[in-house]
Amino acid sequence: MEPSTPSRATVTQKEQWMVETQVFDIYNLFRELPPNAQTVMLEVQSDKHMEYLTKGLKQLGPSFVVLDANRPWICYWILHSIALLGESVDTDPEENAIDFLNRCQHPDGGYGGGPGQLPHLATTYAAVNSLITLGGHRSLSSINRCKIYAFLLRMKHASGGFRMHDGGEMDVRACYTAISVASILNVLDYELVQNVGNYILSCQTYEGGIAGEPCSEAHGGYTFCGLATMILINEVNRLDLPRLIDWVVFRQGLEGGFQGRTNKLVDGCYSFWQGGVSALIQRLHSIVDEQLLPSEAGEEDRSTDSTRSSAASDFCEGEEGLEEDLSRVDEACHFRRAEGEQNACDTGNFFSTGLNFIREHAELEPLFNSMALQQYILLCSQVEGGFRDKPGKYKDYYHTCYCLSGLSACQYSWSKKAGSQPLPRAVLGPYSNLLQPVHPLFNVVLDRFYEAHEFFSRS
Ligand SMILES: CC(C)=CCC/C(C)=C/CC/C(C)=C/COP(=O)(O)OP(=O)(O)O
Ligand SMILES: [Zn+2]
Repeated sequence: MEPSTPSRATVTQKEQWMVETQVFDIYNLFRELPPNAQTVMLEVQSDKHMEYLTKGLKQLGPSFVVLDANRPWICYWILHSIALLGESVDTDPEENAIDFLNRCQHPDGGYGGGPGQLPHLATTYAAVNSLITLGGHRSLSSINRCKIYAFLLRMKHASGGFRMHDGGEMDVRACYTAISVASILNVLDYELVQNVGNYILSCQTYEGGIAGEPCSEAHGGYTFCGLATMILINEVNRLDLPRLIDWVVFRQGLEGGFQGRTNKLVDGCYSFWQGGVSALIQRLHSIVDEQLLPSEAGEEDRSTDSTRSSAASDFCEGEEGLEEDLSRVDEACHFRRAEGEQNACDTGNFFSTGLNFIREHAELEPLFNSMALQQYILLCSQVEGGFRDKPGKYKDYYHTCYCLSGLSACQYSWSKKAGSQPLPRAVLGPYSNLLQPVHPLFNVVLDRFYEAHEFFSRS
């Protein structure tokens, strides 16, 4: 496709033109190189990435005094990137990270963006995933699950959704971070789950993707969050999966990368948000098949599904009249139990959902062109030590984490059994590019998920 000339273009088209030409310039340059130089360009530069990541980790040491509100995120992006590269963290930075995150843990539950800050669902998710990624007894036992449960209940809204923080916004991200944390820590119960499905359902748009809030635009980040949440609460069959698939397959651009929403530019971080959606759907074959080949009665049920339409209209009318039920904010801790005893509160089958899901074979093929996405990540997002959104942008830890997570999703996208060694032809570039596999519901490295699952099943 010929990009339009900037002189005739609007400002947005100009931006698109510049980006496209830079990406296609990179590809043209690449094609002209001799094969050995091409191989070098396609290498994951692990040593350089490790230099960049370990430098970032040092900032978390005792002298780290920057006053920003996303330090658990920085921990997660760095630690998860290191884990994806199959590397480990030295003892000192590991101890520092555990101590630092412990200082972010609020006395009333949850983690804030820094020591002494109010707890927030996003930083709670980042802190919990960081500690799970570090693994080991000291790290996992530093998480106060009873207090986290109390915090999650306080954030729960009567309508079913969650607020990001006390008095904060309610959206699909809040549902995912709350449910993901509760599930992996084995504190997910029916009280937390109640009506979450209705809320997520009300956010699936006419395009098929999921928006951040009812009546908004479908977006890759929220589609991942909404889909993963529906799986974790065992209600994914309520989403219109064929329509969701239809939406996500058209989000991969000519550049090879994914865009987050219709008519927007591709960006390396969506390699995971959209690539992760594909990884999830590949394990939902039986539900997708059921929805694609419905019985006549089933077809009718789905098109006039009263739970879908009433949920959507309830939420679109706004939050008015949805009273907060503060009586549910019960601080009683019922998750610590002696070995062999049942939980006082019935957590149902929710804890096994994450494990059962990953044991299920991925019977569907990837919903995207894995080679094209790997090409975008390696040639256009990878820079010396780190990854970026697109050519012309600077690298950062967020894009490093999600480009690597997306690359891992690509490499294992043809593996039916979770974590089984992919064939060389599934991995673009040298086979030494192969990263660690992740659990796509939580985005933690698979081994660490198993360790955490075992740890929280008995503690
Ligand atoms: C676990 C967790 C907290 C998940 C967050 C998921 C996520 C990435 C949501 C996306 C948020 C959003 C609306 C970005 C649009 O930004 P933009 O307008 O700058 O980008 P765009 O042009 O690519 O849409
Ligand atoms: Zn991005």
